[in-house]
Parts: sequence; structure tokens; C-alpha cells
Amino acid sequence: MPMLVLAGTIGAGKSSLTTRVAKHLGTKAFYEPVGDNPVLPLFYQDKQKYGFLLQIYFLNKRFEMIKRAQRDDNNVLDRSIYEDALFTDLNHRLGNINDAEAAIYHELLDNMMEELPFAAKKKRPDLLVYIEVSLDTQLARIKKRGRDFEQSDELLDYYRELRVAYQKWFQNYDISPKLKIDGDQYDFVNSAADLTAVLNQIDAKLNE
Ligand SMILES: Nc1ncnc2c1ncn2[C@@H]1O[C@H](COP(=O)(O)OP(=O)(O)OP(=O)(O)O)[C@@H](O)[C@H]1O
Ligand SMILES: Nc1nc(=O)c2ncn([C@H]3C[C@H](O)[C@@H](CO)O3)c2[nH]1
Repeated sequence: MPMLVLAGTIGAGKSSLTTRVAKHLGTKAFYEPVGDNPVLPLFYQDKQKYGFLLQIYFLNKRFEMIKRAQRDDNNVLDRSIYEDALFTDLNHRLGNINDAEAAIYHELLDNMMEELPFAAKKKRPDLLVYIEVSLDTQLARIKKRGRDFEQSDELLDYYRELRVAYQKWFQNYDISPKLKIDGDQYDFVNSAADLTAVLNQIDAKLNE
């Protein structure tokens, strides 16, 4: 049975699709910590003060999640460890994380990756599914979901930068087979037909 990873920017639909793909494949779903994350609301209030701490928080949780998931060899993960580094690099570039913090983060990440069979490519994901959405769709979904700390108009530039960083990252991603899903076109949350179309694309890619 496969190990799938769902990737995409904030509000792209990863958690929603993780649930549906796991159900479809009869596998376990592993979610990113959000509601119980004490650092996330603080980060959105003061990115420079909490940027590094948030990256360490997510890296630690991600590592834990991958280790749990690997016990089963049969699962769907909401976001990849590779995207954590994308967030770190973007926040470094934006000045929210300083040079020393970025260097420490990457050293720690390398050390941790050596402990994962994942990193040795023995156990990389069988498929990375990237959901791409336009900025308008992303903003509409963030609004609809309604997490308070993600609503400020001041975050518009951050969301814009993140989207561009994601596009480049996906283009260069070569660690496993990959598939892009058009999250504007397919409403896999409300339309059964759209969900089937997306699941068919995933099945076809897994069977390649
Ligand atoms: N394809 C879609 N069509 C319509 N609505 C969607 C779609 N994907 C997600 N949504 C809605 O958009 C909101 C965000 O979705 P979701 O929480 O799955 O995103 P996410 O990528 O996991 O976000 P985050 O990175 O912030 O955790 C939810 O309200 C969800 O119902
Ligand atoms: N700065 C930062 N670094 C990360 O590694 C990271 N991973 C997720 N997030 C934020 C995005 C959503 O608000 C929310 C849910 O994805 O958490 C992150 N933010």
C-alpha cells in the first residue's frame, strides 16, 4: 500500500483531500498540528519574534508524524517535511528568520533526515500530490475556513510570496513521482464528480 504526501500552500485543500484520499485508499491520515499549536497565532502577530520557534515546532511535529506513519507503511500525510524547509527559506528571505537561525535549522533538518529511512530514498513517498490554486481561490478559502490569525489584509503579500515559492519548489521537486491537481477547477469538497475525477488521477499515477 502506498505512502502519499499532500502538498500545497495555505488553504489549498490539503487536509480536505488527505481525508478523502485516505478513505478512498483505506489508509490512515496524518494531519498537521494547527488548533493545538501554541506558536502559530503568535507567529502571525510577530513573525520576527516567533519565526524560528515556529519552524522548530513544525519540524519536531513533522518528524514525530513521519516516524508514526512509517510504522504502518500505509498512509496519507497532510504536508511534507520538504515544505517545512520551504517556509523556513521564505521567512529567512523575508527577514523573519536571521542567518544564524536559518543555518541552525538546516543543520538540524539534515541531522534529522539522516535518521529517517525516508531520506535514504528507501522510503520516500510513493507519490507527492500538489494542489495548486490561484491567489483568489486561496484567499477565498482562507476566509471561508475562518482561522482568525490568517485573516489580516497585511498577510496578502506573504500569501503571494508563498504561492510563488511553492510553484518554484514543485517544479524542482524530484524526490518521488509527483502529480499536480488543479484546485481551482476541482471542488473535491462539495462535488462528488470532481472528487472522483481527482481520485482517478491519483489512482492512474499510482498505477504508472
Ligand atoms: N477543492 C476545493 N473546493 C472547494 N473548497 C475547498 C477545496 N479545497 C478546500 N476547500 C475548502 O477550503 C478551506 C481550506 O481547506 P483545507 O483546510 O483542506 O486546506 P489546507 O491546504 O489543509 O490548509 P492549511 O495549509 O492552512 O492547513 C476549507 O474550508 C475547505 O472546505
Ligand atoms: N511559518 C510557517 N512555517 C511552517 O513550516 C508552517 N507549516 C504550516 N504553517 C502554517 C500555515 C497555516 O497558517 C497553518 C496550517 O498549515 O500553519 C507554517 N507556517
